[in-house]
Amino acid sequence: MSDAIGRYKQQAAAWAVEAFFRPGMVVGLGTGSTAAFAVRRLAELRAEGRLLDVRGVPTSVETEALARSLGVPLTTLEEQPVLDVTIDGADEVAPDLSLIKGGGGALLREKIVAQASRRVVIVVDAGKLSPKLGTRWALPVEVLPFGWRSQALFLESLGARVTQRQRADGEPFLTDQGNLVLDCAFGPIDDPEMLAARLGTRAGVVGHGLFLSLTTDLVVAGPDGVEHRARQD
Ligand SMILES: O=C(CO)[C@H](O)[C@H](O)COP(=O)(O)O
Repeated sequence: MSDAIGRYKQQAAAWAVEAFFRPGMVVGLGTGSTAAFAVRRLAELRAEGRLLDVRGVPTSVETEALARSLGVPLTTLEEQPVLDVTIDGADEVAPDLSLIKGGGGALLREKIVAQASRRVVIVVDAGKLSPKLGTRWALPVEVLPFGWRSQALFLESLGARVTQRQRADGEPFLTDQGNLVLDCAFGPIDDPEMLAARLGTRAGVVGHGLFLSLTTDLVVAGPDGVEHRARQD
C-alpha cells in the first residue's frame, strides 16, 4: 500500500468514526486495513475520554484481536442483535453504493453484521470507486470444503474464472468459519441482483461478496479530501 493510499484510508475511517459514532452506541467493527484505522480512531477517542460506553461487534477474529489489544469494549450479536451503525471497508464501490467485499476473507460475518445494522458506513480510498462491480476485483465466494470443486464448476458455468484463495505458504485460505474462498473473476457484472440470486440458491455456497442495497453512507478520501455520500432512496 502506498503512503498516499494509507493516508486516504486513515482519513476516511477517522472521519466516519467522528461523524457516526455517538455515546452509548453498539457498533459493528469491519475487517481490513481501512476498518482497522476506524478501530484505532475509536481507541484514540477513548484515550481522550470520549465514546467510553461504545461497544463493538467485530466482524472477524482479526478485528476482535485488534480491538481487544486496544482496550475497545466488545459485545456479540447474540447479546445485541441490532446494531446502531457499522463502519467497514470495501474492495470495489459502484455508483449506486453497491459493493464487492471479502478481500480479507471476512465477507460472511461482515454481511451478517451489516444486515443487523441500522446504518452501514463504508470507508474507502478513492481508488476503490468503479463504474461497474467486477471491473476491478474478482468476486469472493465462500464455500463449504465439502464438495467445493462442484461449486467451482458451478461458478465457472456462470461465466467466472475461478481461483481458490491460498495463504502465503500455499495452503488453502480458510475463513473464520473454516470454509474456502473461491475468487471469481466475472469481469464487469451487468446484473448483480441476478448473480446474487443464482449464488443464493446453490447449496454449498455459504456467502458471497456482493453487498447490494446495504450501504447507507459512503466516505471516500482522495487527493481532493474527504467526501460523504448518503444513499439516495
Ligand atoms: O471486505 C473486506 C474484508 O473481508 C475489506 O473490507 C476489504 O477487503 C477492504 O480491505 P482494505 O481496507 O484493507 O483495503
